[in-house]
Amino acid sequence: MTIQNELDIDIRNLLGNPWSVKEGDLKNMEDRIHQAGRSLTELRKSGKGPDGSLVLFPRLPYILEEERLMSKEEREHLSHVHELSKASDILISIGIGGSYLGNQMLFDVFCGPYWNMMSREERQGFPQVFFAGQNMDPHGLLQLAEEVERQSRRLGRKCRVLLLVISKSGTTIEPSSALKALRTILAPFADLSLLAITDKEKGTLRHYANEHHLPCFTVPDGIGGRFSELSQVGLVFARLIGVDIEALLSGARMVEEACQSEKAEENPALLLASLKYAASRKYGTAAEIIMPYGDTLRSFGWWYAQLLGESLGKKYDIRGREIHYGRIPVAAVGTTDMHSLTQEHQQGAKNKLVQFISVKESRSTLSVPCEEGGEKGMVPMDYMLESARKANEKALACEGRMSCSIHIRKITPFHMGALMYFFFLTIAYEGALAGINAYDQPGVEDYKKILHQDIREYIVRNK
Ligand SMILES: O=P(O)(O)OC[C@H]1O[C@](O)(CO)[C@@H](O)[C@@H]1O
Repeated sequence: MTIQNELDIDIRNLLGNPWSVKEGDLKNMEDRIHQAGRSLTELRKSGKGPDGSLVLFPRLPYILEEERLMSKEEREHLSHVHELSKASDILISIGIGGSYLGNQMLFDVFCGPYWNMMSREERQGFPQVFFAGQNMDPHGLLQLAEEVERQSRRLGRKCRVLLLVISKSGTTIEPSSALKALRTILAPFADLSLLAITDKEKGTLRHYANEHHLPCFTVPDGIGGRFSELSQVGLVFARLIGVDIEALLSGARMVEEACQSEKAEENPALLLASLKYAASRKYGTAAEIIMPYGDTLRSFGWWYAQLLGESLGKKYDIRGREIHYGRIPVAAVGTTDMHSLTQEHQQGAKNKLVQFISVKESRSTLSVPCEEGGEKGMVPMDYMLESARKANEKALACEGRMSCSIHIRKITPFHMGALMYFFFLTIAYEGALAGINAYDQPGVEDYKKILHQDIREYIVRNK
């Protein structure tokens, strides 16, 4: 199947083989599939999820026209927010989970690993970019502070650092600790300015922002962290690093418009979700390996792992019955992990499917001399990258292992918006098929309670 030849979905190794989901399985699921399709149609109309709470991710492709997702003032602010980053030497994006993973992905895809080593002119006036708050580990913060200090010495003045703090709840302990720590340890050699993205009224970050009159964007109601990359969370960051947000959103729009039918054969997202659901329910698929090919897309796997893990990993269905649904998300990257994980995918427990992602158009002309079976010649490395992916796919099929492939035509903001949004939809449809609430994450509250209690006890003990 294809969505306008920009995003192709190849399901040949997921459907219609003796070792994969069968046409008959889809036939038997027809009512369920239709119902899942209908529930998304309803959700699109009502903006309400299975438990009645707001779920507005299908409006994200239209966010720049949707007052309830982004106010006029915010739109105006967004249109010139890049001036803040251009006036800074360093941008530090502070957040975790959905307030981090998508931005790391955009940075890796569009800036790349050598961004911070480039000159300011080469970065077209945009600042160096670092991430913090995605771990509690203090060593990373101290190393970051050392780097900021080095930059100040090089510049012969205090570094201008923009701290972008993102937290939907405004209470998450990792980013709030990172913010407090960085404000203290950077102060001797940095001029700090702050920009926050958080809930419109709840949470300590919002109160802090109000108290200190900080510029602030809102994470709209009805947009969960893992669905937030096409909201203010990702769009503000994208503008701060010079990524075209209109293109991101128009890719998402293309997918939203192509995936509305309640019939799987007319809706690639519903079809893929149905196949993955059948693979999980009927064929014991307990894990999904997300495996983009090429380093550029490496962190896409981490972003997708949260989307899949938090959305589908649920103890109860929406009627309160214990079902323990979900698949273990495994972020991998080709060809790197063909030399570490593929052995297990190929011959280990038959409990997984591999979700490949590749890019159709060559991105470079770099070729290397090869000699195979006595034949010598120049071979483009892009060709070899795709050839390795196909070899992996074929070898898995020969061993009766399921996989599916998504090919985007190019790596552009348009295609990344399309790809992210396509996965939003497959996850939403699969949640509906499984009869679970794909939009909450009650499980993470358990460890948070234990953690906060322990920290409280530490404070009491050390008073
Ligand atoms: O944006 P926040 O509220 O800081 O949350 C960060 C992440 O933490 C979680 O709540 C899980 O702990 C994720 O769902 C979320 O993406």
